[in-house]
Amino acid sequence: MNTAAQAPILEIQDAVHSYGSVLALDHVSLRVEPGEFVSILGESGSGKTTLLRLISGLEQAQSITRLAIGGQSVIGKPPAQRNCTTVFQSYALFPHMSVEENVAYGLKVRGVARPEALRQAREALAVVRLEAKAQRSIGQLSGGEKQRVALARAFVIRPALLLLDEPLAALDEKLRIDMQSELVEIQRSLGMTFVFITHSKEEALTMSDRVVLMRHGRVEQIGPPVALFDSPSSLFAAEFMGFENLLGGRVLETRDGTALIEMANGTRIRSRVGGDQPLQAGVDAGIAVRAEHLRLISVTGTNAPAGVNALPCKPSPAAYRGKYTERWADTPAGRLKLRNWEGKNVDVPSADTVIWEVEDSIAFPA
Ligand SMILES: Nc1ncnc2c1ncn2[C@@H]1O[C@H](COP(=O)(O)OP(=O)(O)OP(=O)(O)O)[C@@H](O)[C@H]1O
Repeated sequence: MNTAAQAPILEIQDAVHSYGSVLALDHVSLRVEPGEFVSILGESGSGKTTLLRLISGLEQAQSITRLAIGGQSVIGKPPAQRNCTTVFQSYALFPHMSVEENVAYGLKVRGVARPEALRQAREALAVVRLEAKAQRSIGQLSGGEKQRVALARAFVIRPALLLLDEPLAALDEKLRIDMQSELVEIQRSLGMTFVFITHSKEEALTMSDRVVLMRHGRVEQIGPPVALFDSPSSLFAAEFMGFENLLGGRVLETRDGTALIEMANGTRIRSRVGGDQPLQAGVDAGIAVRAEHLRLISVTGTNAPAGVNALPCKPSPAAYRGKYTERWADTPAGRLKLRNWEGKNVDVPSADTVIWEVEDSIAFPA
């Protein structure tokens, strides 16, 4: 994977691009190291495709300080002169050619003699476990097989960088999950650098070395999956990464990386401070807490444990969800969602309080 001594495979500095009045990329910078699997994650319209089109040369940035692939500046160069290939969701295969002819095509147009091109094509088909279907026509393949052919056709020419534009989006759920691990295995076995676009946080979290979360044409957060999942840098990132409970209030005081926040009705919650921006007393703040970090206890008449957040509550009955149970708890701070992974029979008789660790709630400027 990353070695500090090697030059980055991809460097983007300060890319700006708009379509008419729509600002699709707003000062985006990104570095991708050799052998990395980087996912560009974001909701529809956040600028993912525009960023990919800029890298591949299908779009020219309105302004950009640097765009380099394999250390070579590619600003102004046409797609064919950039050392990268794109795999599209639609496969873009030639229907009249056999599987191996499809894979060999890119080699042949680069001047590789037919026998050698076919040999390399079969090698690539072996990597995606399709050598037995090399002679088939494209129409005789399933969706997952077509996607594997598209992948083989893209990596057989050994580009420095492989761009993947939502390649799994058209597949059904079971196949998509199988293909997720297969794609990572292929990427590891080839030692290639992948930039993968997705709007699915599960895909980004399970497949990538690093995730680039985009919002309104900007990079909201870049980091390894665990950093995005456990330490989102903003309220938006927390919500996008699935923090179910979002609360709001005003900061009363801050201490040792934590903030004491008062809700409108006087309820107080202590929370660790997330992101890079400091929280100061008097400002509005949002708090994010995951449903699985909340626990129900019964403290009737006694005090809640010290050092945790504790709110009196009225819990709803647990709803069975297969691998876990979920329920709501009405608290003075609002309705909170709780999730329990310990089996459907775990219940707290006469539960009247919801508690969670200070560390498990993250506060951001609102
Ligand atoms: N050719 C175009 N003409 C005008 N506006 C465009 C064009 N392409 C994209 N946009 C706009 O630019 C913004 C970014 O679009 P982009 O396709 O890059 O987002 P995306 O994150 O890839 O979305 P999706 O997941 O829906 O593909 C959006 O507001 C979109 O409507």
